Amino acid sequence: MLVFSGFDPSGGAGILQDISIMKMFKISPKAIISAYTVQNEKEFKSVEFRENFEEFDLFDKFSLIKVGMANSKQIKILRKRYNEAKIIWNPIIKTSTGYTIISPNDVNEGSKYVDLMIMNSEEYEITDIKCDVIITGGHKNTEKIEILYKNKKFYSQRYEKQLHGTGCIFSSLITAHIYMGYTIEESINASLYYMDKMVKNSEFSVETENMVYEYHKNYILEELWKIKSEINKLGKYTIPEVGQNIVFALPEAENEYDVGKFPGRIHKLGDEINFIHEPAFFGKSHMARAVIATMKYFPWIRSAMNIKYEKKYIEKAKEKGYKTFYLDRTQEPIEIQTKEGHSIPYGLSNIYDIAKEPIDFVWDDGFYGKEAMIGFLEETHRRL
Ligand SMILES: Cc1ncc(CO)c(N)n1
Repeated sequence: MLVFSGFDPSGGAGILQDISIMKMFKISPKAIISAYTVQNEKEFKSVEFRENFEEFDLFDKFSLIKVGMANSKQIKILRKRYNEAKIIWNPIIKTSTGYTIISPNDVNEGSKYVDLMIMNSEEYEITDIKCDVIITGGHKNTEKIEILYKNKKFYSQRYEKQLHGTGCIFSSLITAHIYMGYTIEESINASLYYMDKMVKNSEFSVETENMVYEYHKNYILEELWKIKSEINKLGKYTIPEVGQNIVFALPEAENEYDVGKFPGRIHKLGDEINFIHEPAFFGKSHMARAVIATMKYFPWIRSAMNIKYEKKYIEKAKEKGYKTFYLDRTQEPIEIQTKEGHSIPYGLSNIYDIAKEPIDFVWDDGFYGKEAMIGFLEETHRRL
């Protein structure tokens, strides 16, 4: 795939956003800048279209090209150079800040050389386009946004905000889905779903990172589901009396609700293993707090689990070359001991202050009715 679009230095629109969308779907596009702009979310100062593309020597052919801010002259050049490619064009007549980029006539001219266009309804109405087109926007002030493709209507939630970059992102989503083999109708439905997720939580410009966050969350839950089946295979032997947890934090996690876990912990029930709840981000967890405390020192160490205390496990861990550390809980100040949930972050912080490097394996002997415990801290999970 080739992304052929304008450079917006503020990053809210144009090629920077197009590429982030493609990466979300594990597509690695080639990219050629069609125009340089000087703009931010509030104002648009200038645009300079490129005319010579030495990059054409680098890439033989493309099956699909996504075009953003471009004029008909460039489209013509692109068509001539990549005649077998499917070209999807999201032309910009005026920016959201009111700056004129190209004329409606230029859009008409360029449309002769593309396979599919994506346009908002106001711009579509002042043009005369013959090729397939997805029209977004629909009538103003309706509760839902209407999207039209070949007499088929699609709807999406309207949010009362003026966001920079919505056109680029929607057309990149459509292109990504077509690239992955979906029909145009399926691509519209999928793109509206992702748009809604991103727009809902955005201010000023579309925050594509909101979707990255979604992906992280799904990834973490999937990993925990995989671990669930591993724990089932492993049996009850490593599960402590008070229960076990295995947690995996989001990058930049700040509190235990940013940490994926097994709410209610994992328990022994006779010979069975009882998962109180499927992996989720709610609920409190000592292991989640252990990870949060660790991430303050080593932000890439995002996973932890506790296992039953057995001397042989400690021996084995040392044998295998894990970095181990004994946590002497008798040294805890009384206010830490008596305050629920404080001893783990306290103990770990102390360890990191001393060790000055990550540790894999921490254990304590238990005291005052607390079960002895072993904790693992990992970049990702490691097999027992
Ligand atoms: C580079 C670029 N492409 C597209 C748009 C339309 O939002 C913009 N403002 N800037």
